[in-house]
Amino acid sequence: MCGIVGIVGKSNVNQSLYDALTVLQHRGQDAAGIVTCDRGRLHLRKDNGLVRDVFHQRHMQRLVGTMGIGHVRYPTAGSSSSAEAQPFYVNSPYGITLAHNGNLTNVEQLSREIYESDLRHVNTNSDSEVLLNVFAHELARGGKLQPGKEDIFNAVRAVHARCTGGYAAIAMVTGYGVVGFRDPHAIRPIVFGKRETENGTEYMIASESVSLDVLGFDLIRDLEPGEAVYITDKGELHTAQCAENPSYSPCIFEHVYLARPDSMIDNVLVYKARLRMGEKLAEKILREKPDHGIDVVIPIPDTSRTSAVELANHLGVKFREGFVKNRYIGRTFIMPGQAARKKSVRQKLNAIELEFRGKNVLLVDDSIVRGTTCKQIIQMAREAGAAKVYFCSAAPAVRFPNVYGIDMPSAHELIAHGRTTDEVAELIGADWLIYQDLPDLIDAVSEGNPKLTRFDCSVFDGDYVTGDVNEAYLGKIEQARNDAAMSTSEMGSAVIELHNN
Ligand SMILES: O=P(O)(O)OC[C@H]1O[C@H](OP(=O)(O)OP(=O)(O)O)[C@H](O)[C@@H]1O
Ligand SMILES: NC(=O)CC[C@H](N)C(=O)O
Ligand SMILES: [Mg+2]
Repeated sequence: MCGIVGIVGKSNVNQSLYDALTVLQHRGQDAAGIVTCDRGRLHLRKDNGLVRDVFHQRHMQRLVGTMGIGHVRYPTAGSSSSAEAQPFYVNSPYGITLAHNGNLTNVEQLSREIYESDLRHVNTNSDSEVLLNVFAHELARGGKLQPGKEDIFNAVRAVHARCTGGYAAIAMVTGYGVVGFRDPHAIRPIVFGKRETENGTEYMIASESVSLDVLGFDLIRDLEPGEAVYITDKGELHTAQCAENPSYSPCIFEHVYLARPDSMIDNVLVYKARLRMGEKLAEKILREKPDHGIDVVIPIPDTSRTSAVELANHLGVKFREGFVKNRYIGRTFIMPGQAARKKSVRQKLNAIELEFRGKNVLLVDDSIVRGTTCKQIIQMAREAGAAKVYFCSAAPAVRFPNVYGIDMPSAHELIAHGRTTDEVAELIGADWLIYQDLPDLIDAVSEGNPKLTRFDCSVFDGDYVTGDVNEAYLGKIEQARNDAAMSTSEMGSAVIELHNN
């Protein structure tokens, strides 16, 4: 779940792209990049690090141009080397740059085709570079000196025909415009909006609506599954359905954890979905343990706060902030490597003893994935003197790997994989553990938009909506991307493409 953004403006877009990426930082902390287009010339800056560390004033000054795209990365394919920071660039045709959120599931086959039939070279292990080359090859097949909107849409149609997996992408065709497209299942989110300026209308395409809000753009809508939006450098906006059989099944984990609560995704306010998750979890607790004896409900900052507040309201129990979060430490789950994740939990959260001493506490998290957070938190609650430590998760047990752009490639790293709830409770040291039921999670989100009847819930139920994910595939990515394998896979950081500012 990287963050992507594209702007076609009426004056330099560098600052707006920077600001939008800052707002999307929660979607990727590993690398950041911006490319702008100024009268047919591209200017690129990308590197590992947070947005504020990658772009210094001297870089910003060189990023001139009235259209551009940007990316914040959380690696889910290849390595976390700076060579795989985005946007990626290909020279032919026209000079195309691309920023991608998601993961392709047929990248091996595509890489072969690109080399053997399309006669193209890909220089990294990133699936996003493959996606760019497929798009570029298909656009080249149009053979036009000046591509029009139909040429762009036809290239997206061909991308959908060749690529499988989850992808929301924004590509810039040098000198012509910016195109955003969403995979035929709409797994990853992408929205677009506009803002009026004295020089005319400006358009933005982005992963989450929050980046439109903060920059004064009005949300127009989400892209539909398989749909593309193309904004020309003159500021004309066109949309087209580019998939043969589109079917809405967005990733439900966006609502659980990935997205910011103030974002609207597929017409659902994430904040309200999380409130409903809390409400439904409270009902389950009251059903299963009517005389629960809970003295206080305590969230595990940050993401679980919203559901924890509503859970406490419905239980009729006090809500207290028992853990203080160090605001200078990022999200731990999206850090690469288990050692960094483990160390960060303790640096990030500290307990206020007063809220624990002698009490039966209910700790609330949005999800339990590897169990890194909850194990340490429960121990901290005990050290702070809690009498009983109950733990609940606003999402069901995560038992299956993710293959669509969340870095959970290895089933064996998931604490609930092959374990019952009681076994997980024992392992994390909780006196009682309660998970949300999947139908309740689905209701919590779809109550915001009844048109959403299907979601990608694969991490909870092992049902992969693209239909091409089997045991053999899962075995392969587990081998290639488990924590131990990743720690030895770093590659060099040579960037063989655009001059990096
Ligand atoms: O079981 P685990 O493998 O530990 O993963 C789950 C935890 O990771 C996330 O928190 P994170 O610190 O990434 O971000 P947050 O501040 O947004 O809650 C999530 O909110 C859970 O707390
Ligand atoms: N989290 C993502 O969306 C990652 C995009 C792409 N697969 C990469 O690894 O760079
Ligand atoms: Mg958390």
